Amino acid sequence: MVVKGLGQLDQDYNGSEIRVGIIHARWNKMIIDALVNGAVERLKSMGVREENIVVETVPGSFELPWAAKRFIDAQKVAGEPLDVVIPIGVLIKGSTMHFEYISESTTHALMNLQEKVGIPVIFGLLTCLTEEQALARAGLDAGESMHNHGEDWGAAAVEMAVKFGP
Ligand SMILES: O=Nc1c(NC[C@H](O)[C@H](O)[C@H](O)CO)[nH]c(=O)[nH]c1=O
Repeated sequence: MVVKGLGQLDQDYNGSEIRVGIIHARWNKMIIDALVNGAVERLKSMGVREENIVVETVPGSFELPWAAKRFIDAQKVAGEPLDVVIPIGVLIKGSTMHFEYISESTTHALMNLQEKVGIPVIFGLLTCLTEEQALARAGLDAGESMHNHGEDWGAAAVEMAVKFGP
């Protein structure tokens, strides 16, 4: 069975020396919690120390880009700079165009954030047309492609920080 979308690791990465920031929205909390847990468990399985995983929250996905910049800056000022950040949000299409505008603007802002902050920003935004799609991608629904994408984001964070770090 081919499980689509799983970005396989190209080698073993040792995350024991990196600091990871997770900043997550609080909309769709049950799904967010599963994604965050998936990312944290994968980070720890790749050697990232629990004390080097720093978690912050924001009201919604639209706040992620600006708050992520402030979060990164604050960690640097505190003398505990992050090596990578994972913004996590769950956007589910409603009856208006709100979903489209937040998805598009937040995605572009997160992509552009990397140049401003100089560390990798992992794309942890689920943009789903239905709640079922979001549940499946958080590993909460036995439906289509049930796989916790938070695990992939954790693995990508370690690879990007270790392979392309300073
Ligand atoms: O509307 N739906 C969603 C949402 N809206 C709030 C938005 O991100 C922001 O917090 C407010 O507009 C205030 O700036 N935020 C999400 O993370 N997921 C959604 O599905």
